[in-house]
Amino acid sequence: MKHANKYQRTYFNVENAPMRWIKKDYVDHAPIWCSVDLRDGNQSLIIPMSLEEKLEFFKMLVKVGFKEIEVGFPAASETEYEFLRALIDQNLIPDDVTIQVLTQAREHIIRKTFDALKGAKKAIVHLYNSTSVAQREQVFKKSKEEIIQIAVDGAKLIKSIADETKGNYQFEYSPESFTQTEMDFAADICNAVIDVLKPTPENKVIINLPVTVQVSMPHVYANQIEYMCDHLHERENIIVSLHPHNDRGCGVADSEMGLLAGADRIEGTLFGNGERTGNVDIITLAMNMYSQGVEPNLDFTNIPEIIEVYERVTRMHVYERSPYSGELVFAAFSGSHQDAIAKGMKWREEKQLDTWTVPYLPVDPQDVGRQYDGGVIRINSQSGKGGIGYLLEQKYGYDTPKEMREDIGYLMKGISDHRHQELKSDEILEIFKQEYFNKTMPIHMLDYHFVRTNEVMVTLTIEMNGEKRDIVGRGNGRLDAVSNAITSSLNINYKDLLYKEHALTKGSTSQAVAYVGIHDEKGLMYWGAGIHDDIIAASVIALFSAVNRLMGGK
Ligand SMILES: CC(=O)SCCNC(=O)CCNC(=O)[C@H](O)C(C)(C)COP(=O)(O)OP(=O)(O)OC[C@H]1O[C@@H](n2cnc3c(N)ncnc32)[C@H](O)[C@@H]1OP(=O)(O)O
Ligand SMILES: CC(C)C(=O)C(=O)O
Repeated sequence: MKHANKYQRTYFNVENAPMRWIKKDYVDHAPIWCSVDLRDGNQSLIIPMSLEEKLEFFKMLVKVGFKEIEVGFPAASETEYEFLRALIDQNLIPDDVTIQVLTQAREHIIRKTFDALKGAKKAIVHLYNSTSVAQREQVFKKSKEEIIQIAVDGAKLIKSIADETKGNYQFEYSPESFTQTEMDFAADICNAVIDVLKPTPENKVIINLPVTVQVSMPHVYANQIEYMCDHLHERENIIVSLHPHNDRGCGVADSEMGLLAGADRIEGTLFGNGERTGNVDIITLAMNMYSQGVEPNLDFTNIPEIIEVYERVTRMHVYERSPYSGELVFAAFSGSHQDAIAKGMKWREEKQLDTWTVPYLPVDPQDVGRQYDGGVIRINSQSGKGGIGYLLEQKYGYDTPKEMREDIGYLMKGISDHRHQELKSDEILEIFKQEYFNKTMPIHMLDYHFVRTNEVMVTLTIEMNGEKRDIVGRGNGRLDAVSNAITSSLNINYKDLLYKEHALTKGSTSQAVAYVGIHDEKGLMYWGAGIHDDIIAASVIALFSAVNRLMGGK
């Protein structure tokens, strides 16, 4: 990277900034949220949304709980204009929702905007002009005074049309490219606009301070917001709003620090759609608050449903690792993560905790409409026994012995490694059953009969190498008697029989499952499993499965 010196440091930090915000740990209350999906989000799409698509998106935003929605730039196109008319004429705006429209500080555009707003019960009219050094010099080729004049003229015009038409309007002003503007000039231009718009406690003016292009670090933005909060006229009648973009990937950090520094409102979009790298992702912001115990006043309990609408109407894709919403953000493939999650979930269940403390999962996936089954613990060659055991237990009810989980773990990850594929949960169940259950080769156990005196005696009918025969054994218990019959009559050597059984609670049955583990002479462990209505039958089948596996059979 030879050319770093061609980039000037274009941030405008505040000298001797008081930085009061730095002592705060978290955002302790929800800001006023304004969705700009239908304007900033829409203006950056390859194919902007159609009228019907915007209507569907609007309804979704209302359902999520937005009370302020920037619905478009009515002077931009017929679709934008007609969409606003449809909202008003078809009475589609709930009483507790305020629509917002954007306009440049140009007379014909302002007039067209008010034209489009006729009949609206209330609306926020959002006026902007660019204030940065680069835009003043290169785009507008105007002095600071002339740039202030554009804003003041625009403010005067929106105020006079609003007064004339007696509409229920609130005003918003954005010094576009605010963060690339000298702070004293940004305050001057905003104050000139405030002096024209004359905010009142009943009708506050929104001063929106955008990170139009992100060029500095979040603490610089926080200092800038703090400066503006300290220098704006009539601060008590001003709503300080943030509108961060994400060029440096710091949209969320900018927003959070800006809120700590005194802002009241956030403009952003779902999934961070918007110009270039996007606007700040409101889902992340809201869920960050939620995950620290703060009610965000937006409802993201069904993110998959929101994704479905969003991807369809915008033709965009939600990135797999997008915070809280991406398909993989609650998925753990790696063994140690899975193990910790499985233990954390168990801990929570056992202790009946109301609070969320599960390692590796910053929030409960169910809170955003994700299921544990199949979504959290996913199996590939990086997985471990903890996760695989948890999945078999949680999804299918097989509470395998701790010692057996290692065997199952290595089996599954080996298969995944060779196939070079993730194993889906139904495949895992299939492999588990095929590998451990009902092994009948080389010894096929056909029948058994117990007699109990002071000890247990068993007679087993088996088929081996095409030959049927009876074998007999004695022991303290029934499984012990069967095991003795196998070792003494068939001359098969193994030791240290491990055993576990439980009722199968998942699925259709009231069956029992048994797991039996045996060690061969070299100390290698072989596991078998059996399912049956009768627990004794399940354990006998499990033992024969283990023995058959030890003998290399099927
Ligand atoms: C950061 C943001 O996202 S801001 C929002 C941006 N969104 C959009 O631009 C989407 C909608 N825009 C449009 O459809 C069109 O740009 C329109 C209809 C608004 C205007 O179109 P046009 O007049 O054809 O062209 P254009 O936008 O290029 O206008 C450029 C002129 O407006 C001036 N201008 C641009 N922004 C502003 C502003 N906010 N206030 C006043 N004048 C402005 C420019 O200096 C330029 O002036 P010049 O003609 O003297 O050189
Ligand atoms: C109009 C303004 C707020 C804007 O979209 C931006 O600066 O990004």
